[in-house]
Amino acid sequence: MYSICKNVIDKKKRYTCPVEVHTQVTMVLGSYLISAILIAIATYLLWHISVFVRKYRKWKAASFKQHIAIVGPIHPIWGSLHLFTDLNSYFKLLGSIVDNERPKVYCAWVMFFFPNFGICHPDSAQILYKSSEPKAISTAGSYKYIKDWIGDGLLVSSGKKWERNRRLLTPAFHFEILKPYVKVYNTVTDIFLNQVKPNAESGEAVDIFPYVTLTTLDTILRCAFSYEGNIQGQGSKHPYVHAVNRLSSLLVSRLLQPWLMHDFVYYNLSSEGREYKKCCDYAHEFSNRIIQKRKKVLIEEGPPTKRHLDFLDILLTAKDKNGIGLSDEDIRAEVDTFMFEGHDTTASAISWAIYSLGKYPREQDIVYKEMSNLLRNNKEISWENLQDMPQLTAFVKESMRMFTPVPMGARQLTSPMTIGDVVIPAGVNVDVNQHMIHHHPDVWQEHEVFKPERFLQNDLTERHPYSFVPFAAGPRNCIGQNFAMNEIKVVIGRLVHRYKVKLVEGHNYDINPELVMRAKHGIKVKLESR
Ligand code: HEM
Repeated sequence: MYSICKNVIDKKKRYTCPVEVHTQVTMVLGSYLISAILIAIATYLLWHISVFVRKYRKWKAASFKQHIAIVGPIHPIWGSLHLFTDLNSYFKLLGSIVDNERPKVYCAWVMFFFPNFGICHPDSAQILYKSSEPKAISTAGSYKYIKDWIGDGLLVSSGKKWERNRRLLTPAFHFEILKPYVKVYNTVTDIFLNQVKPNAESGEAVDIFPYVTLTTLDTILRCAFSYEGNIQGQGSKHPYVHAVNRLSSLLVSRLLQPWLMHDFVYYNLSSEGREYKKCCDYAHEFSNRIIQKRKKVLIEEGPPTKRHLDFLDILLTAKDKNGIGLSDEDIRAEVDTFMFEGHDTTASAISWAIYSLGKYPREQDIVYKEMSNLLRNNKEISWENLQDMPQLTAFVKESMRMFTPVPMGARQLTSPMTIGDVVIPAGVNVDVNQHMIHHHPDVWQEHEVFKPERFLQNDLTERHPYSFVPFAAGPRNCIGQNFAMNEIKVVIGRLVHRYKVKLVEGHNYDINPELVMRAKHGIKVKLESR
């Protein structure tokens, strides 16, 4: 600094005014600063380009030389991005490749800078699901983006932390804990059925997804926190409902806008990013407030005697073999994970099951007959009833096969993985395409035909154990799957018992993968009282 100033002053004539000297120094310093910034940007870009080139070479060697199905033709710069405009068209394109080439592994270059592989057959799914490869959180995609909301909870954590927390959380899904929740599902379903009653009376079509989303959010808030705010009545006027709904939509929106990939751009230069941050802060504050309040009650009064144990009770009291429990931050991350994983996925499964009731009236009649025999004059579904409804269970499973609620997951390989005669290099993302596994023509005959009987007892023995994976499989499978199936069965069973579901003209979608992503754009049905 001293030498810069001295140089400037030396170069000046003796009588230079001090203000002028100051201006000159500032200019020289400014130009140094600009050069430093430009060098930093150039280094950053070069580093990214070199990472990209390395990945691209690996991907190219692994894919082209091994003759696997390629989502192509591949452009040298855009990869396969130019072939589809959104997730719907991506799924459509992939569907036609799987139908024609019947691959077990495919590869695509979905996003700029992110070449990846995908798995679409139970044989290859089995290898990846059984491995302990971590979720793909270091690159673009939903896991990375969602971390700011749900923290390092079960869904995204890995290694020792995931192992320990999974062990501590497993008792929260024991059937003794799940049993009293059936009462909660019935209470929440009562409210849902009353919410749609005016439409049933007037004959007006109802867009089912927003109602169902509130129903599943209400359920998870009651089961996780014993929180009984007027969720379904208030809808988005409830600030937490508003925050969670916005977070879910903003996440999907970011996935479809690769230029918002970088956190700096997203949080500083985009209004969506700023809104995401605001909603995250609110959701965290909401969870923290409830956690701190409950902690105090548990210390002062001990475990609850007048109500069922909820997830929060279990999280707060869980201890590992050294007597160490979860930290406050861990508890918040797990609670937020349940909020996210536990409501949107279930809402999608229920909405598509309702659509399926309308679309397949013959199958709806079979389910209705089973429910009338089972319930007779009872309004509510009991824990015992849940084990005694094969037709409804098969119907729900077939609906989840057809319209897979979580269509894809992704892992990032830490070491090369051999799948059949294909070797996938380390460092690459691998999608597990649950939707394509459910529509692979070598696995599911007439995969586009809705046949719940596929899931009835005598058909099960011949099926590959990894062919039906709506809840994933292996050590990272869905911890909440029994919770979800019970909730879905109560809502669908009671809905069909009370109303006949009919499709609305113009909402009879063709059966194709596009449907999977359509849930949020409206699933309209008509309800007729029985
Ligand atoms: C129909 C409803 C549901 C579906 C289709 C579903 C599906 C899935 C899938 C596919 C995964 C694996 C994700 C991946 O590989 O990245 C998963 C994981 C998970 N799910 Fe679910 N889920 C549902 C409901 C629930 C519910 C109700 C809860 C909680 C109350 C829940 C909690 C979780 C958690 C915590 C994980 C991470 C597990 C781990 O990695 O150890 N899910 N779910």
